[in-house]
Amino acid sequence: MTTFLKGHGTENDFVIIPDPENAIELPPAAVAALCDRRAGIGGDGVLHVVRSAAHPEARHLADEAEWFMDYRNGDGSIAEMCGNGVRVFARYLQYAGHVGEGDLAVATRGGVKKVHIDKEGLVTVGMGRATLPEGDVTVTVDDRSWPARNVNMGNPHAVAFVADLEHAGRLLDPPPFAPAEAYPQGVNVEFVVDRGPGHVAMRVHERGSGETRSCGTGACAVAVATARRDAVDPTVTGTPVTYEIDVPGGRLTITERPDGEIEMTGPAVIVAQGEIDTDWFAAIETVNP
Ligand SMILES: N[C@@H](CCC[C@H](N)C(=O)O)C(=O)O
Repeated sequence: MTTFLKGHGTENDFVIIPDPENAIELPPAAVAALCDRRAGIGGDGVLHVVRSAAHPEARHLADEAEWFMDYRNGDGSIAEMCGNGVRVFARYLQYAGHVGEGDLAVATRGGVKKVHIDKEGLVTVGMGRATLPEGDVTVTVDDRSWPARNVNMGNPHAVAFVADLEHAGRLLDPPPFAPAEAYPQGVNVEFVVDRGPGHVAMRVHERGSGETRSCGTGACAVAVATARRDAVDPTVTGTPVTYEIDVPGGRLTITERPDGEIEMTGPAVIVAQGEIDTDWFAAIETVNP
């Protein structure tokens, strides 16, 4: 039997697979089956919880961070980072008794992230710095197109400011973007409207997962794109800037500091724990080796 848990951060939901010694094979088909909302457990992605020392991609980080977040998108693809995922990952480590409240470090494909779990259930993550590659990008939905800001948070984002979040449509498919060379590995697309000073709302279509109810790296990208649109740059002014970002699943608070480091704060919840049926899991791997 393989244990799983289910958790979410602002309703970006994950199947959590604890596997300290990295003994469980997770081919893309197994991840997609676990994330299937009708035939599986259901989730936007999988958080595979592995000791850094036991994973070839994280062994070199084992002295800095005991645990590695081996994150997978719902379609089985691998992504560099997942901001909501890191918060839920930390909450799982606390739930399982591996860590207590306070500070910890989590290894990710995007480097080691510093995390703080507070008494009220909120989790803050040091998300690193954004980079803003030059070049015009256009995002299209149906008969509307918008210029988008290219923001990299370890993973790629295209941030488009729109008049109405409904203009993003049903977001059943990845929104087309141009030029194609802008995102050779695909992109997460955020649609943003202003709500007031330091306050915006967004929807997101995630690479590898479809429309989700929140995206942590996306919220960071939106905060930076909004600041630059408004000619605000903490690395120039020396004054931190904070945005409240409303997502369909709740609210995230994003602060960009004068050194360019971005902090994200939001909730992280464990909702269930169970056992995956051995025969069902084995059959997926047999059919899709
Ligand atoms: N939901 C995540 C982002 C997950 C990765 C993304 N889909 C990608 O492929 O880059 C978040 O909270 O950041």
